[in-house]
Amino acid sequence: MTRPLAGGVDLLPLTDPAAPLAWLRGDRGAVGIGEALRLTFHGPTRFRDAAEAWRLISEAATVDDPVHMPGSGLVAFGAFAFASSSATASTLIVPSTIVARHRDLWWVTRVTDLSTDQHPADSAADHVSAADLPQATAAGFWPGVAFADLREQAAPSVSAYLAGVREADDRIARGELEKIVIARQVRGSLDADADLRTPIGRLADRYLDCWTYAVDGLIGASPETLVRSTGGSVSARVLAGTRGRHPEDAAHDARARTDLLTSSKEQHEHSFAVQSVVTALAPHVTSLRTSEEPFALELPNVWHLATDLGANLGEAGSSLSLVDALHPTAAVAGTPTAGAIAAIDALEPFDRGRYSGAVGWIDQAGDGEWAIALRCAQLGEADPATGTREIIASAGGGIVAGSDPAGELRETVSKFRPVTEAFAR
Ligand SMILES: C=C(O[C@H]1C=CC=C(C(=O)O)[C@@H]1O)C(=O)O
Repeated sequence: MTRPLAGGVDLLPLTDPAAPLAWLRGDRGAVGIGEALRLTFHGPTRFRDAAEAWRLISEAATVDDPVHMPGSGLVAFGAFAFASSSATASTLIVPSTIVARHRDLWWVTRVTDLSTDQHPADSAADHVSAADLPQATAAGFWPGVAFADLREQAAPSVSAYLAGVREADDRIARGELEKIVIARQVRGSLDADADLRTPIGRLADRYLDCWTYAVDGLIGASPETLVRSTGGSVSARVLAGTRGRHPEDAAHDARARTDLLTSSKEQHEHSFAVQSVVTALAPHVTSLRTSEEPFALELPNVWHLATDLGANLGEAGSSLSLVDALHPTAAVAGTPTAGAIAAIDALEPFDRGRYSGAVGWIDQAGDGEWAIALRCAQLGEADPATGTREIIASAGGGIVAGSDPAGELRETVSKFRPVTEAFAR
């Protein structure tokens, strides 16, 4: 049951400090409170299985939704693993309560199992007020996380990364592949009782052109829209090609931007990513159009080469079936796709988990917004004795002919910044 919420409310203080569910961007977003349903998926059919499970759930649900906005009514938040072989579960979570905002419009959705639960007491009301919402709580304990191995060249994770980049360079020089995205991880630990809304709030306040998300312990702020599908209109933002920002030195920063826009290596790297999205999306849409030239997207930590795509949905597919068609793009895997996935498997000494997978939400109509899970960290299970949780952040970059391992390493440090700064003390 969805009802408009009279008056506004700050979303983040409503969600659980230890298990937050959030999807935020500027004056739009949603938070979840409690879990009504959790579905998990594994393997190569994880997206297709999730799309089908969600279609069946949506068909069977009774939805009372006078708000009629994308994201009102029944909604699931999702986080999907990058690799078909990943041990990490891909998950869809339907919160018990969702509080959402689209500019000046707020609404509340309550999800109940009508076979066992009562109708919500306020179902006859035509709106709810902030007093009817779950209790917002003030920001709590934030001890901070210090991630290890961030830039020490001698650290084992750094030398493994550099060896992977060199091998990727060699494979590209031998003509086996054109582009491979190689990533690395840094680790930290988080004390029990930490209030995760602190780093989420910092990400949302700082990364205004990004999707700030928290789903099942995956927390980040991604600038890359894998696909957005609402009311028959489809869009995506493809990113590949990066330069670190130098906000303390305007001339240096402007040079970095120009250098990015005029580098044939970066343009080449970018074109693989755009091509992969166009090829995967084309069979499912009509009137596919792209911004004419890549533009420089300015984020607090980096410049990216960016291309925006728009199209009309050409079939009765959901946003999750489009994710199934698109993942993995060459922004996170490489070109050609199958060879790049095999190379990542061979050259990265870890399971990526949900990093560079898909994170977002889907509603009853199948509309949804899905970002590539970048600039993120994944929390592990709490240690039963201490309550401490391991946290792993990941970042990578596209390797093409002419990539320099030291430069790629510097780029990962810039890409870690959103997470390392948001999780700092
Ligand atoms: C793989 C990542 O970024 C991708 C998105 C934008 C730019 C990228 C690049 O320049 O390499 C990557 O393709 C990451 O942030 O971990």
